[in-house]
Amino acid sequence: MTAPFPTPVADEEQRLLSPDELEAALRDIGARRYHNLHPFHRLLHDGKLDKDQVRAWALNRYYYQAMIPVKDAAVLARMQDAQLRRIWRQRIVDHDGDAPGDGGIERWLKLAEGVGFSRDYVLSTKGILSATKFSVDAYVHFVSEKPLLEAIASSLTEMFSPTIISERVAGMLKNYDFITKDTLAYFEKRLTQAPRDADFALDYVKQHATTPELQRKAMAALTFKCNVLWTQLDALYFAYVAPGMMPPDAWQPGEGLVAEKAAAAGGKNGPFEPADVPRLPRGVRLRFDEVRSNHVLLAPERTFDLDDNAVAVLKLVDGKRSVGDIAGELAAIYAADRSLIEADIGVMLAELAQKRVLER
Ligand SMILES: O=C(O)c1cc(C(=O)O)c2c(n1)C(=O)C(=O)c1cc(C(=O)O)[nH]c1-2
Repeated sequence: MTAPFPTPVADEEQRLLSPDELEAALRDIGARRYHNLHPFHRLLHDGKLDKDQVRAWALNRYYYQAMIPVKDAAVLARMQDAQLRRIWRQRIVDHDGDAPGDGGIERWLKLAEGVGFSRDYVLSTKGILSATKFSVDAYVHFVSEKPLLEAIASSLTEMFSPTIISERVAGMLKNYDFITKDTLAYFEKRLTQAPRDADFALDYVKQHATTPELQRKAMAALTFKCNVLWTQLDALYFAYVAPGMMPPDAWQPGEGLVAEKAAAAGGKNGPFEPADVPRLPRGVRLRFDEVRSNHVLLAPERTFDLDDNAVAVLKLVDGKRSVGDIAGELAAIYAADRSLIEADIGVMLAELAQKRVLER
């Protein structure tokens, strides 16, 4: 039978913790729940994501960056002590800068531009996952609605951020050829700003959480904030790693990027060249679908319908034949001009590559 009443809280949990014990309990929450433990971060730092997945991270995280000063303005608005406001307002300056072109948001935009985005696309927030927005907005609402102690305690995830930032910067520089030190300049400043902010917030919480209930609320606020960070990565993982279910309005690889033409000249995103050798990525297969009575490309959790031309080409994609070889075979079968076929299938294969069901 289900117990009719909640289990009484053990005496131990109602005991007032010493400031050091409270700090240890807060650190323990981070050790178990901070987003350095999330599989998406492991993949990001270990170089296991492709460029589009890194782009999805940079784009979505922009929303967090853009809303942090809004969050801090909401915290500031609750402070009745001028000295406290004077300290807290530095956080807004850090993110907004003192002039256009300065500050953390600007540096994050540089990061997003560094991985290929157009600034206007990022600023529009159009392709950002709804789940990212819901999580970040929940953080802003939390600090607007809860007592000041809890609002401040929710920022304490920053106690743990210097470690993850060092790991991220080292890992990304080592593992991705498209990431430079300049691209990651955002994080350099955070290495000094975050400990300064976290030290202040931790002292505040240790001083003001003076009852067992307030201490529990401070811990709950930190747990909530860990979840704000965690759910953002869940959403990224679900949309862009596995099962790869991108919501209808979310950013699709290829969207919002600049210099696609310049990149095409470099051969990375543009039409396949005759010498390129197309191949199906791991996990993607060409299959005949009985129900549709046509061939489809089967990717993990996704199916792509194909027209007859695409099927004819993909039947010849074996990771050995080049685009030129494939065009040559098709030109012979259909008695058509080989160079025209090369151009056509170069574009078609590039479109499939953008959907990540083909590689070169
Ligand atoms: O890169 C990260 O993993 C990371 C984590 C956190 C965090 O723990 O909340 C912040 C930041 N970065 C960050 O750059 C930042 O400006 C920031 C502000 C806050 C906050 O709660 O007020 N957290 C974080």
